[in-house]
Amino acid sequence: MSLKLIKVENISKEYKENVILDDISFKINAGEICAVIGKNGAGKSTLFKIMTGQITATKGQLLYSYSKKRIPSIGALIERPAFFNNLTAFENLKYFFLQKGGTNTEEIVQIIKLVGLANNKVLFSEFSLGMKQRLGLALALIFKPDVLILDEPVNGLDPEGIHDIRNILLKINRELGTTILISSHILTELEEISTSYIFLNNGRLLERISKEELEQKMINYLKIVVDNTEKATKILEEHFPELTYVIENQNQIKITENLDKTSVINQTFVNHGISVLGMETHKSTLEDYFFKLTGRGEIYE
Ligand SMILES: Nc1ncnc2c1ncn2[C@@H]1O[C@H](COP(=O)(O)OP(=O)(O)OP(=O)(O)O)[C@@H](O)[C@H]1O
Repeated sequence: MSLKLIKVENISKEYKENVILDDISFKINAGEICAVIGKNGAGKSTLFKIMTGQITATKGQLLYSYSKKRIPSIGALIERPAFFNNLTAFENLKYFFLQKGGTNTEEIVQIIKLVGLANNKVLFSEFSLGMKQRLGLALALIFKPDVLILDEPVNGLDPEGIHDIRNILLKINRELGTTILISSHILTELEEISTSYIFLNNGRLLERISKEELEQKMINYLKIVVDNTEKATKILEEHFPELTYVIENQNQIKITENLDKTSVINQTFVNHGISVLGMETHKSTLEDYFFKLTGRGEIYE
């Protein structure tokens, strides 16, 4: 069973009369890469700032559990860190590492290699945006945290920069077991790496869902092409009475609900001597799903 690492319990945040986060609760397992998705102003950064202790919640509590011996360490990239213009990547990291109590500078070498800035003699003032983001990520990773919280780490990067950050995140998740919470408006990018999703809207949690559950929900319909529609529909009614279907044309059946049964339907048809000539699932995108969840369903239908 997966280890529950983070428990956010009934967190609310208010600024004066404004409710920014409203009774948010969810759990994160160790090793997850969880995407936090929401429109501008949904409350993503506020949630991350509470989780990293930068601000306090008005109500609710946050529990981090690891083992009885220690609580998990957290690294974060929430706002752009201020680096020294006249220092290289290594020199900048070394400064912050020593300042935060680090001693073995060999650890910096490992991290700087990981983000692809090793042996780089360029001063920070000459860095591209991609290099700056990679250095920011290196700073978040410098003490090899158990949990990494990243607020829009690929914002403004070109496709190559996005690709680089994605590979670094997958690598640290795989090799170091780092649990990652990440927000971004590039939903296709989040789809590439996430194992779970949290959808926020106007400070409320709309849904917390695993990648597998989401993939099932993103399948809109299943089309089955058979040699004998009449016989096939009889079998559907007999074996799958809960299914809703329509006959699309002479030999095509469209199923729009209970779409997790693709392989068992196929097998049942074959067992009853029906030739399945084709099966096609139609899948919506994460963006379609997000629009539907936040009330722009016409695009999803
Ligand atoms: N210190 C503050 N005082 C008052 N209101 C604030 C403060 N910080 C954030 N807010 C408000 O809280 C709301 C949520 O902001 P937040 O930055 O958490 O959203 P977000 O989902 O990260 O948005 P974006 O995608 O634009 O980064 C916004 O309406 C913002 O104006």
